[in-house]
Amino acid sequence: MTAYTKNDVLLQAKDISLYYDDKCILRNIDFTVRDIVRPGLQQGQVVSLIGRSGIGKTQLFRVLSGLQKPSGGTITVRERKPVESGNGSIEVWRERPVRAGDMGVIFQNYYQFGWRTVRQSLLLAARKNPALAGKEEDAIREYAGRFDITDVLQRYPAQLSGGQQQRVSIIQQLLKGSNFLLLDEPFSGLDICVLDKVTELLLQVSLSDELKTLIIVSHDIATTVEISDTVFILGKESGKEGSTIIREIDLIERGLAWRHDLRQDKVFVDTLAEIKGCL
Ligand SMILES: Nc1ncnc2c1ncn2[C@@H]1O[C@H](COP(=O)(O)OP(=O)(O)OP(=O)(O)O)[C@@H](O)[C@H]1O
Repeated sequence: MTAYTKNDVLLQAKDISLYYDDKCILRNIDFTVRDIVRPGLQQGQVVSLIGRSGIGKTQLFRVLSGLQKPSGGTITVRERKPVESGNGSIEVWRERPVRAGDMGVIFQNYYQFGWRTVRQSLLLAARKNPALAGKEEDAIREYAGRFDITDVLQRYPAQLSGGQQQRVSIIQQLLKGSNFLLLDEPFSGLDICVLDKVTELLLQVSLSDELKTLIIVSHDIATTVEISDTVFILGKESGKEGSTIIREIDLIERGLAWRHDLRQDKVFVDTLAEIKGCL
């Protein structure tokens, strides 16, 4: 197995609860996402939230994205911040509560402004990122080339396929500079060729040495597990109201992370059966 260490906390959810009136939906949700250091590479994590229908995945997704205020608990992020020192600018780590806008949310129906071309939408996103000032066009060209959408930059969203729209949405969030990407059902409705392209893209993003964290909610357990390094299973504990994380599976320890050839691997197949058994 590849040598690695899990280092600093990038995101921490502590004791999250969510009630609607007196109905408990989420209870005591705790999890931590760290940066991972491997030989020659520092990267964020790819974690998946899996659970049966109605268990609360969307609600947890909404809480993480800042769309829904939790009834209790905290979510903190750690980020690298440049500060001026006597010898110029250095980077320090800073921990703070999550803010609206920290998370780049990529919804299932990849909503784009219909009256803007892809290029115009991407330019708007790039202009929100101070790190790209003056280099917006270069960054768009680079991402478009890397993710195979150069041909559609002058098109309008209605003229794109589902897979192209999805890649545009992901690039939009990357251009904005989001370090945390929350993806809701990123694999649904894609044919097998596009599905491969999208999983490859997400793998590339996670391995990009920019500490991007991906949090994926999906019903497609096999594809999600294929690109994740950690699975959190949301479920109910007997006699208790509300859903919580009933199981965390470390796919790195099982030798299942950062690989392309998993489908036939017995450990992968057994892990899928284990996850299904928990639902
Ligand atoms: N506004 C609301 N008021 C009260 N209960 C709600 C509200 N929104 C969702 N719920 C309840 O919260 C629970 C979790 O719903 P959620 O949509 O998060 O499930 P899910 O795991 O995403 O399901 P699916 O996989 O089917 O999309 C459900 O029991 C649902 O009925």
